[in-house]
Amino acid sequence: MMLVLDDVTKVYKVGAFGGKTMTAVGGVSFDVRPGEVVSLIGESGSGKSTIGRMILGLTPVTSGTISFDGTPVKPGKDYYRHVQGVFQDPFSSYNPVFKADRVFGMIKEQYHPADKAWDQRVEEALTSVRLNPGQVLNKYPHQLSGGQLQRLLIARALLLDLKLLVADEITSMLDASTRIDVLNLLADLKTRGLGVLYITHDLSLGNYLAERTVVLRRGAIVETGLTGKVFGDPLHPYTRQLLSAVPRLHASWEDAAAVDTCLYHASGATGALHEAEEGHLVACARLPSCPAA
Ligand SMILES: Nc1ncnc2c1ncn2[C@@H]1O[C@H](COP(=O)(O)OP(=O)(O)OP(=O)(O)O)[C@@H](O)[C@H]1O
Repeated sequence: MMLVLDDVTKVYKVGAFGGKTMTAVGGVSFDVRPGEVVSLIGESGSGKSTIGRMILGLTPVTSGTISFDGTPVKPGKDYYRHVQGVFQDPFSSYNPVFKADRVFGMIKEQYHPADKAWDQRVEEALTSVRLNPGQVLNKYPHQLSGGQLQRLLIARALLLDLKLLVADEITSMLDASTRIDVLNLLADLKTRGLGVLYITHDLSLGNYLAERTVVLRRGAIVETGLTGKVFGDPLHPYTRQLLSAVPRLHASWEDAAAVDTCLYHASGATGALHEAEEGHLVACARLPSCPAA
């Protein structure tokens, strides 16, 4: 296992004086292995970005542990050499006053100060993400397209010794053809052994890259397993709702969840997630108020 989340909870203090709390993520456990894409899917507000930010060390966990290669995450130079994030809005990841070449120069200073072949390595990284070095290096972020910036970020990640990429809604602001390009690029990286956590709010193309899928609702996992099983035979009403191709304009989540019997607790299952079949876990659709639980 490369990345392991074990019973991770994040509670935010909210309200004018921080007197109230809000559990954004509650008791989440999953892992990402090298060369594997895991897709984290859930509607807006379900806690996906909070999980991404905790993995990247941008916000602390309230309880539980996140470990990388066997040790608890400690944000810092050594960690970011291996773990990087690419976000929805690539413009926010750049300092707008730096040209692209300066971004690469900073990596050199921090991680490879004595590398004589640095310029060549930058060129190789850019070419591998299908960017033309001559066209992008002398530009400011606002002179590049969203797709070019995301690829530039991935190239930047390649110059580090990257093992895990947290990709948060990366394709949502791209047009269809650029989206396919970025996804193909992720598929390439995956064959090189890179693990990817692919965060998305919808059933987007990226899900098909993923070996495994984690479905998040209100900060908790409702279903998880091999992507083919979760998408091919969704068991939880929420997953079915996310996957339903027909927009349900008048149906709310509550309607979709209105099931009479709990198959799992009735059969003696305990705990939040029940193994419905090998490699396919699902939560009781009536939690937290299942009378059989
Ligand atoms: N810094 C914060 N302080 C207080 N509450 C927060 C903070 N960040 C997020 N939240 C709350 O935590 C919950 C989960 O937010 P999060 O951004 O992780 O969801 P998400 O699934 O990524 O949604 P989206 O797809 O809209 O980004 C939301 O209810 C949000 O309002």
